[in-house]
Amino acid sequence: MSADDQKRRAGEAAALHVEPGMVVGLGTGSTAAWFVKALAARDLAGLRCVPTSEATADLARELGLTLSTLEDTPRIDLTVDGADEIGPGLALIKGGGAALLREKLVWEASSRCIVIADAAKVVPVLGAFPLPIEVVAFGHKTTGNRIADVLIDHDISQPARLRQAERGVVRTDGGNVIYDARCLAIHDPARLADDLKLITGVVEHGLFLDLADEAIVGTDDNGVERLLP
Ligand SMILES: O=C(CO)[C@H](O)[C@H](O)COP(=O)(O)O
Repeated sequence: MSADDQKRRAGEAAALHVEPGMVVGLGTGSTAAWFVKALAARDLAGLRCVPTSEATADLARELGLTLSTLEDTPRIDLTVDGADEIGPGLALIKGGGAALLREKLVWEASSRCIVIADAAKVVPVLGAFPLPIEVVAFGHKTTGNRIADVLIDHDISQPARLRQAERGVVRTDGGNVIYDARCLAIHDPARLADDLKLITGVVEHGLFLDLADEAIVGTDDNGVERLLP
């Protein structure tokens, strides 16, 4: 079974947790897109959805879902979103799709969060996937140097790299840039999260700790596995 099939199954299983009248946070990425499609197909009455990116907003709108914002619906019943890595205790790395800031704002406003993924995302230690760090564009190289100092303090020798795409430096929906830190293994995610947040110019990082209530992971045998923290 392909990773995309596993993502689809996870997204479809998560959509069954949504009830009519709920306010639902919509994640970003290919797995979250499967959830959005499955949710739209359920055609639930009174549903309002808060998207975590312009890309997800476009998809949800196309599929006829009713959109809202954190300003209009500050209490979200359930958020469903993908992840780049799922570690012990459902500690996550997110932000591969550059939406980490809006994602974290929506997750933190949610009563319940379900992370959905293909099986390869479940890892024994976080860090093989480069950790995204969102940085204010103004003076970002200086901020990048400060990030490198913090990484060294965490035994991570490679400086974080400014994310580039074919068309140049990647900008987030909020106009910021992303530095990706090749950590290889993050031994103390909570301390790293705290240290990164202390750097002026760092807007957010992709460590999502103590936020996921449940993971739904697509498995090879056509099913899904439920993981708890
Ligand atoms: O954090 C994210 C976007 O910022 C995504 O959820 C993460 O990158 C996983 O993406 P995909 O479902 O495409 O594998």
